[in-house]
Parts: sequence; structure tokens; C-alpha cells
Amino acid sequence: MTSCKNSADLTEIINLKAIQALPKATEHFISDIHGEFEAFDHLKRSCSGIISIKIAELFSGELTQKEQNILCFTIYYPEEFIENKTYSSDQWKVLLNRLVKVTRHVSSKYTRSKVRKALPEEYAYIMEELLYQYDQDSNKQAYYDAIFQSIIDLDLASHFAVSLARVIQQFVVDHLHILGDIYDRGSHPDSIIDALMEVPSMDLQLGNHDIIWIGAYSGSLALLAIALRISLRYGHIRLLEEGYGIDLSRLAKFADKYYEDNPAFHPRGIDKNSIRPDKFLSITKMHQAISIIQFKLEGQIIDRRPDFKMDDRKQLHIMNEDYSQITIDGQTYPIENGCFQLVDPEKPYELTLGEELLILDLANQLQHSKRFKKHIDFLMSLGQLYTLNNGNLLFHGCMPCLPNGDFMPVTFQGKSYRGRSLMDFYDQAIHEAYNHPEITDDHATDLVWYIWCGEGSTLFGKKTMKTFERYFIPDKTTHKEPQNPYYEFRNHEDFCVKLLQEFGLDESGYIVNGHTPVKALKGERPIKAHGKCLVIDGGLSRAYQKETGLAGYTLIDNSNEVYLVAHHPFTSRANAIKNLQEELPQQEIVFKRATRKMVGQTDIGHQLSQQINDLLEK
Ligand SMILES: O=P(O)(O)OC[C@H]1O[C@](O)(COP(=O)(O)O)[C@@H](O)[C@@H]1O
Ligand SMILES: [Mn+2]
Repeated sequence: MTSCKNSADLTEIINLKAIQALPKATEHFISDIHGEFEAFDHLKRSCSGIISIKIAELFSGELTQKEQNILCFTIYYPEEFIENKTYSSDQWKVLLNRLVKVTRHVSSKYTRSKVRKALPEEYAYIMEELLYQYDQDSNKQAYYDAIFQSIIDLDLASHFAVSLARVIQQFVVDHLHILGDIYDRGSHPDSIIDALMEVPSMDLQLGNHDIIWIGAYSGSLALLAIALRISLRYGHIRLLEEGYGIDLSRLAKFADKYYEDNPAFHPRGIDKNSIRPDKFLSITKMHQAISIIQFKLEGQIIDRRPDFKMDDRKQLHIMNEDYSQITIDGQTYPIENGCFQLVDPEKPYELTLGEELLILDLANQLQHSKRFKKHIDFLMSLGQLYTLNNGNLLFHGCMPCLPNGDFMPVTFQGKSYRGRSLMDFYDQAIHEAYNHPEITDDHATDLVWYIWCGEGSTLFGKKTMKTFERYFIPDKTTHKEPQNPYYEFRNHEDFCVKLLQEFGLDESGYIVNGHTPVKALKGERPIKAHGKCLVIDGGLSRAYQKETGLAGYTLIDNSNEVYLVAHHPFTSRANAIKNLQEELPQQEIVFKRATRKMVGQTDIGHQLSQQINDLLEK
């Protein structure tokens, strides 16, 4: 069959087969970033500790721990440690030698062509010499020194060193998986998205908090109100004002006119002394105004969408006359911190004219924010509700189940969906809503809201969301949001295999979820069902670290093993750099492979096989 191939095809076939025989590249999984840009950025730059492991492998015995830490940080933060430094020629030589040594080590898994493409073109020849003409016995040290000397003499040392640091970061992890919830609770989701836009190879599972912002862009006024409410709840108006250029002054003025101070609406996690008292009060008032708008708009959706079956999520019409009590399931509870002055008992779910103008103006502003659109376009171009990758199933939240473990059927407009078809159906609705941002109340746009908080959502995973109760009813028994039975079933191997099979995968794969903070303090384990299900939300979100006792898990899948890394709380980039904070992350092995996994056994390897077959059949 191959007899009459031309030489270009033959070379390509040899090349593709050679790639298949390389070890599989390393994958890095991060979830629930929740606006914590600096903590996320550190995980990304340090590759969850892999760089420090590689440095220890290469330099133990040769460098002290402190020197190793400095080298690590030089690679993580070349902007601080390399750029604009006035090192002596000898110091540059030492640094360049070390960086080349690390680059050689971490690039050995890749083809020359891939390494060449990752570096600025002008260094291609030099890199070939430094990486591939390397001589273990250092007979060539003088030759390398001469190369380094020329780089230094040409004033290129800093640029070359920064390029090496970046290439090391890029090669240590070949592919990044983000498991969702970039937005909310932390202050800088916009910077996270900017950073993700630069990642050469990644996939993204959307989280319920990302859906809020996608829906807000796509015309859902209720989701817009929710996005604003959560921003105000955590006091992060920077994102809206500076990040997306939204003018909140009309909202502030409106809120000032109708609302008072109210402890239930004080921004969370903000030190009162770190913010001007008038700003604090203004946020508290806007927070109330927008929450009431949210409850009204949600009531409207529930009324026009009986198939969502969410009547019990309307509370504005079941309070008593002076809004001091509410009766739920026959039980009456007192209301505290009520702020229902704009709720008309005759038509409780109708916006006042002022509220309507306000929310329409905010929608218009947000939809016309160029940077916001760019971010949502990015999320929509890459984001999915699930990804199948190398035999594994990745999704943020939940596969809704019935108490008997069957996938829960959910019916919309007379059609029922469950399992994979439910996720595909939601995916379509999200795209439809996004393609028509000018439509605010069609079924698809309302579905995006349902995906945020409905019982049958694959992102929410709870029976109901108790936002109203959590603001206004002191009795905490009303705050419970029971989890879907999925969270019990995913502890069992047979269930996980059934779920993998639903997506056409077999029992050799594993499931990765984010979404539910693993409460390590209470003894909860991130590895479930004997390694068939891995939950990596350990709480990058500061607000949740009290509960988890950690600052998040990440997952690494390399050619030899799969392991989780538990991270300690990250204070700030400046602090980490100042203290060269480099605690070796705690690793927990999920499994070790009996034999090293090669590219040929991965999805990319299968695509290469297809290309080889095509060439052979040409
Ligand atoms: O603690 P907060 O920020 O008020 O958020 C609580 C709300 O967030 C949710 O937990 C959903 O967000 P998560 O995806 O982060 O769990 C709701 O179920 C709950 O009502
Ligand atoms: Mn979530």
C-alpha cells in the first residue's frame, strides 16, 4: 500500500508515528476560581508545584532550598525576577545555565518542532544547540559559555531568560482544563479571563456562576440582577465600574432614594475600615434595590414558565400585610431586615417604572461593554457543559438523578430529557440565548436562568435555591438547599461507570467535578468511588476557606500517574514574592499507571492515527 508514496508523505508518516511514541503530555485541572486572580495565576505559573518538583529533581544537592526557591520564583515571575535586572555577566551565565537545564528537562517530551515554535524565532538556532547538542560530560561547557557570552554581549540576556521562563511554564503543563466558576465572590474574574485567553491549549467547562454572566449578556434581566446582586453582596463594584465600564450612578441614586442601611445587605468579607462609610452605605442600598428587582423578575419567569415547576420560589405574595411574617408550608416565620417598600401587594412581581428603567439601562450598558462582550464571546467559544477528554468525563456540577440512581428526566415544552441529552439540550439553549441578546423573555433565555437555580439543572445540583430565605428569615431551617442524590451516588463506582457509559466512555476513565467545596476539615475526601470521581473544588474562594480548611485542590494527569494537589491559602502575589513562599504542595496519588502512557493512547494520538491512515490511503 505504501509503495508509491511521495517522500513528503512518507516523512510525514514517520514524523506522526514518532509523535505517537512520545510520552503523553501533562494535563492540569483547576476549578472554582471565583475571581481569585492572583491565587489562580500562581497555580498556573507554578503548574501546581510541578516546577518546584522538577527543580528539586535537577538541583537537589547542588542548590540550597532557598536557592531552589529563588529559581522557582524566577521562572514563575520573570517580570519581577528577570526583567530590568542589572546582573553581572557571571550572574547572567549562572542563571541562563540553570534555565537551560530546566528547559532541556521539561522539553524532552516534545518534538523539536514544537519546542522551536514555542520560542521567539530568533533563538531557534541557539536553542537547537543548547537543548540538543548537549553533552552530559560537559566537554562543551566552554562552547555553551561562549553562546551565553554572546547573548549577554548583545544585551539579550534578559529577553532570552524571560522567554525560557515562559517556555518552561508552557511545557511543564501542556493542556489546562478549567472546571468552571470563574466569576463571582472574588474581585478579579476579568483578569482571569484575560489570562485564559493567552493559554495555548485548554478547555473550559462552564460553571453555574459563569452562566449568570453569560445569561446577563444574553438578555436575561433576572440573571443580570443576580450578577449585580452577587457583585454588591461581596462589595466588588470594581469589576463593574472599572472592569466593564458600567456607570452605577443611576442605581446608586435610585437606591439612595428608596433604601436605608440594612445589616442583611452589608457587603460580605469586607473590612468596614477599609472602605469609606458613604461607599459602604451606598453598596448596602444598591444591594437591596437590585435584590428586590431580582425577586420580581424571577417571579415573572416562574409565572410564564409553568414547565419549570418553581412556584414555591415566589415569596413576595405570601408575606403578611406589613411584610413582618411569611407562611411557608403552613408554618409562619418572622421576617427580619425586610426592605419591601417598592413591592406593591396588588402586583408584587411588577417592576416600578423606576426599577424597569434602571435594569434596562444596566442591560444596555453591559451588552455594549466591549470588554465584557469579549469575555463572554471567549466563554461561549470555548465553554461547554461537559468535555470528553482522553476517556475522562469533565463537568462542573451535577448529573441530576432520582433517589433510585436513575438519571432524572426533566420536561420542557412537552419533551423530556435526561443524562447526556439533558446536557446537550441545555447547551443548545445557552447558545440560542447568546445568539439573540436582544430577546429578553423567550424560552431559551429563561432556561439559562433555570440552569442557574432549577432542580433539573446540571450545574446547580440542589433542589431549590433559598436566596430570599437567607436574606430575610432568621430561622435557619428554612435555608437548607438539599443536594441532588447525585452527590451520594458519585461515591459509588458502579454509578460512575454507568455515567461514563452514558457518554460513550468505558470504566477506564474517571469523572472530574468542581462546584461543591470539599470540606477537608470535616474529613471529606476529594477522591471518590475508588478514584472514578475526583472533586477538585477545595475553595480557592476565600469566602469558603473557613469551611474547607484549604485553598483548593488541583489535579495533575501525567504520563506516569494521576494525582491531586492540596493547596494552602495564598495571600497575595506581592507577599508570595517577598517571602518566596514556596511550600511544596501536598500530593495525593489517585493512581499510578502500570506502564507509561504515550501520545498514541490519547485523543490526539487517535487523531494522528487517522491522519496516518489518510496518508496511507492517499
Ligand atoms: O454564600 P453565597 O455567596 O451567598 O452563595 C450561596 C449561594 O450560592 C450557591 O451555593 C451556588 O453557588 P456555588 O456554585 O458556589 O455553590 C447557592 O446554592 C447558594 O444559595
Ligand atoms: Mn458552582
